[in-house]
Amino acid sequence: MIVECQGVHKIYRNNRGIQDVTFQLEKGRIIALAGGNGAGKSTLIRLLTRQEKHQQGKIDWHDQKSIRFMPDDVDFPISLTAEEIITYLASLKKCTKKEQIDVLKQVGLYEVRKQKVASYSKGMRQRLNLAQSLLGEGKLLILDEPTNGLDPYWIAQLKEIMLKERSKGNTILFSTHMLSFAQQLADDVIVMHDGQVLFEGDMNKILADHQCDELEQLWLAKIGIGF
Ligand SMILES: Nc1ncnc2c1ncn2[C@@H]1O[C@H](COP(=O)(O)OP(=O)(O)OP(=O)(O)O)[C@@H](O)[C@H]1O
Repeated sequence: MIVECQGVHKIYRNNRGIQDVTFQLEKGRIIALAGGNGAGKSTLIRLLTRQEKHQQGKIDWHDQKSIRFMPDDVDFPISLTAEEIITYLASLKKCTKKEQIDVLKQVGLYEVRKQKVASYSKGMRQRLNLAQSLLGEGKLLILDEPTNGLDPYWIAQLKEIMLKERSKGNTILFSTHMLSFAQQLADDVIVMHDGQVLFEGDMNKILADHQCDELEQLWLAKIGIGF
């Protein structure tokens, strides 16, 4: 196990946030943090990446404390090129030139690495964001809404990248509101709704236990708009 969250609360001044969140992240798995808008996914990710502190409950790190992270939105300096940004971030993470080239190739930006970010489309900026998260040694990779702005080809490539990370023994936690994407890819799932965990655990077991073929159907049924 990598991390265990028990009864975690983070409530903002407007009384929104997350409450009583309990789950474990197991090593070497792909875990989808799924749910609709405002479910609490980004709040939970901010706690796991230590951008914010929880008010109650426990977050116990058992294994790897070093995290690689793809935020849901990054404002890269638009006057710099992808190569300059990756070179700078790689120097902070002590990565080799080969690793820098490799991440740019993985996200399809190697050929355009000398172009300024100002000339990049939304999807290209998102791929640069993905590239920076792939740099470094962290065994836990956290991706906040990684499919945002990606076309179907790059969503398929993103899947391959996550599977490759898992094959290296790494653990991947990604947030999404695309439940079919979560179902296709994840070994485990944490489904949140209205700031709480609706259900969580092994994807196949959850579907089998509920005699359900589709995670989306199960989610709709659980939040009370099922058929
Ligand atoms: N900084 C904040 N101040 C006040 N309320 C917040 C803050 N951040 C999140 N919230 C509230 O906490 C709840 C969970 O929001 P969060 O952004 O974590 O959801 P999400 O699942 O990531 O949603 P989305 O898919 O729409 O991005 C929402 O009700 C939101 O309004």
